[in-house]
Amino acid sequence: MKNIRNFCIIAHIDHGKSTLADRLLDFTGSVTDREKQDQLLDTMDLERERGITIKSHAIQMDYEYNGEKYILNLIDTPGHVDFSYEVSRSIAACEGALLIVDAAQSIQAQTISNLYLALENDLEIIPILNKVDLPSANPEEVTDDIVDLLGCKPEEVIHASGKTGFGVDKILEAVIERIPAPKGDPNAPLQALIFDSVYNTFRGIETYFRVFNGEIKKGQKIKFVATDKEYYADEVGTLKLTQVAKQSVKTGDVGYLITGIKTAKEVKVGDTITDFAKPTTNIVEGFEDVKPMVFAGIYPVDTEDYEELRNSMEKLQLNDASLVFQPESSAALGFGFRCGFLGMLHMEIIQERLEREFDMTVITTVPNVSYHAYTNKTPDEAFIVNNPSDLPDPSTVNRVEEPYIKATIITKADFVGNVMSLCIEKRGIIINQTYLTTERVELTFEMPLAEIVFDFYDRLKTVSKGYASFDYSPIGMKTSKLVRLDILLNAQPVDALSALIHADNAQHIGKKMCEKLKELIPRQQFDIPIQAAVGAKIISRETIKALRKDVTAKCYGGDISRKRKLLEKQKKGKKRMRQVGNVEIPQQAFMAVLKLND
Ligand SMILES: Nc1nc2c(ncn2[C@@H]2O[C@H](COP(=O)(O)OP(=O)(O)OP(=O)(O)O)[C@@H](O)[C@H]2O)c(=O)[nH]1
Repeated sequence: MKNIRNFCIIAHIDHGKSTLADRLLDFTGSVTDREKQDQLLDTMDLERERGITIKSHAIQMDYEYNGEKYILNLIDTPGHVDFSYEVSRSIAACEGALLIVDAAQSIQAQTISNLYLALENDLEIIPILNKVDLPSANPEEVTDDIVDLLGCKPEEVIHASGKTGFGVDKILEAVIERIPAPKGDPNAPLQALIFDSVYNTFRGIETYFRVFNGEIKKGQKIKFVATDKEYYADEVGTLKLTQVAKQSVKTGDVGYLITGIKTAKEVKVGDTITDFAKPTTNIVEGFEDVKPMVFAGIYPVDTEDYEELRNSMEKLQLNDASLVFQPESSAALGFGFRCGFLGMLHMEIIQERLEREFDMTVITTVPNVSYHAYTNKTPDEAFIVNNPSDLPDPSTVNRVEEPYIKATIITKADFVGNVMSLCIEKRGIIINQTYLTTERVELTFEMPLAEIVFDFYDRLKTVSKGYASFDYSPIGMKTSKLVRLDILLNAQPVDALSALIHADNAQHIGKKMCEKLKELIPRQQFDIPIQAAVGAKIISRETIKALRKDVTAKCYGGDISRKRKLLEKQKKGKKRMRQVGNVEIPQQAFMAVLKLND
């Protein structure tokens, strides 16, 4: 046990965690040349393509240092705010953390929020100045920033490059020298913490855990404390690039467990595994509950695919417990699901995975947050509104509350003005402004979460020319003047296009929505009026003029196969359309409200 080190890597997004992890694996000889590829731990195709880490990964490395053999368990974590819950899980399974800071970009919003998480869990922090090979690197200044943030000595900051491999030996030395060995009693009853689970089609759920006390043996009868379920440990082992089955996994170590569990719901991340006959009295603490922040409807394009969509979502949920969904129906779209996501990126990922891994074509409706509505009849009882169309009749509503967040933005001094105007436009209230250095400013705002959902990231990037980083945490509900904006196509309300917005913005957004929809909905054989309404009041109107597009008109040659090809092509184009009444609506139209400024 004294030669085990458990550590994670934390950083702001794109500061080079996954690349550095690859170098550590190379250097310790944990991968053969044949297995080598970039971002080795990002196993999902989607992760590789987007260059982001979505799920946590764990891997064990063997390393010899000063003549002694060490086992190093590395847990790679995602950097995007949507996935901060993954970070918190992994952190609780470690004794130390490598805090990576990009030598060109310095400390960013998530560097700080992840650092706080690590400090709360008493982790030993090893600061790493990464990407020193970059021509734009600014090692002296960024080292000063790190020293200021951590209160450490400049010589404790390790200079490294994930690209060239520079400094990797120093990092491994620091992991062994500075991070404490795990503590725990090998003879105590089993106490292990679940920090992740993965669904495998052939083997069911694989549970990843860290043993704090005792050991977990193959064949042992075990119990999951929170879910109060018993299992036999059919297979246990450690996590090299592939799984290595063992007779037991001992105190301090990280490993996997296969018990033939088929549904993800039985495995709760943060739960404690213990021995059935001799249960532990300690429960591992320190976990956040995963709460969805953004909701949207997901509907099959073809109504017949509803059951298949349900199956696909259930399977997705097996390896992404943070996805929640329940059936809902929409007058416009038929049967589908109201889904809860961690954030906008998570939503995009789910949609993409449904399409890639399950070959589903889906329509996603405008995302919204979760509101609390209070009616005059029951002014003390909150009615949860996860879908704008569930908002009770305005005349009976006493008040509506919406979730607020504390937003932290770090930007350059030059862009403070721009960032402020954006945040104020988004109903933000400035709480604090601190100069981290003469160049870099930290701004803190209180803002409605709903405003972040609507095109905030893109706008922030534009107004700061990319020099702003952003992080947020929920601070509770506040009363707001909210109204439901309805859209009528051909005089028929389309519930899937409704959105809850602030009353002061209704006129403006209603007008823009109509204009945007006019652009997005293809002309059809008849005029289509588009109207925006609040309650019974129409606040804006546009008309899509009739047109008949005869795609075969060009095929004067009369070659039937050519004609068929064109019709096929047209059919494909229609795939993502949805017939509502007699109007065909393309997918983009359902997200129109998000793109009003494009
Ligand atoms: N020049 C240089 N580029 C680097 C270095 N390390 C990483 N990069 C590049 O920086 C980008 C981000 O690297 P990743 O390792 O994917 O970053 P990450 O922090 O794992 O990102 P997330 O997993 O999304 O949080 C990639 O384009 C890398 O090629 C480095 O040391 N030097």
